[in-house]
Amino acid sequence: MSAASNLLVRKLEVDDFGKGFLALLAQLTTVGRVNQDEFTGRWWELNDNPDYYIAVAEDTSKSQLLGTAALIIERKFIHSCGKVGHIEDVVVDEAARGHNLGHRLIDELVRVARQQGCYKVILDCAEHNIPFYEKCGLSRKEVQMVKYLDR
Ligand SMILES: CC(=O)SCCNC(=O)CCNC(=O)[C@H](O)C(C)(C)COP(=O)(O)OP(=O)(O)OC[C@H]1O[C@@H](n2cnc3c(N)ncnc32)[C@H](O)[C@@H]1OP(=O)(O)O
Repeated sequence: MSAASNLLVRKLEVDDFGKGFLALLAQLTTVGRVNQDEFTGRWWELNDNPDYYIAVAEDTSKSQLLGTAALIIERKFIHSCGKVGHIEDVVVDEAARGHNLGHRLIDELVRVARQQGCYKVILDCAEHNIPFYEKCGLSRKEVQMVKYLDR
């Protein structure tokens, strides 16, 4: 697949349920069962929250999403009540990888984080994705730790 000529990078819209948003996320991790009403409810929660911005890349000639990445803004007391942008859930459709879409999505999140007054953006990733994020201008720092919580 070549790079889509009609590519639009924009904010997630409520009708993106029908444009393959969840199928895209399923290429990243387990999505589980999410019906249209559940998607719509969550979309309204996030859309009303200025600390969430989900970017998508759409091939407008096919009304099909080819990539997504999320920015969550953390409001802190330190750094003079500063804000930190957390980048999460970055994925490009397998058939569309290698055409700079991932880079464009990260650039869009960095633009929004800067506009919202964040003093840095951070993320956790696998070792094999380090070169990609370095190409996007990020650099390696510290380690990730996790504790899974049984429900
Ligand atoms: C915070 C998180 O969500 S981490 C999870 C990241 N997501 C995944 O692992 C899901 C599966 N992988 C993917 O969806 C994609 O491979 C992504 C998102 C990692 C990269 O998206 P792509 O659109 O293929 O990357 P893109 O084409 O924008 O690459 C930008 C640059 O990084 C380089 N690059 C991309 N992936 C890699 C890699 N694995 N190793 C080395 N270089 C890489 C590209 O060659 C390109 O370099 P160039 O500017 O010199 O040409």
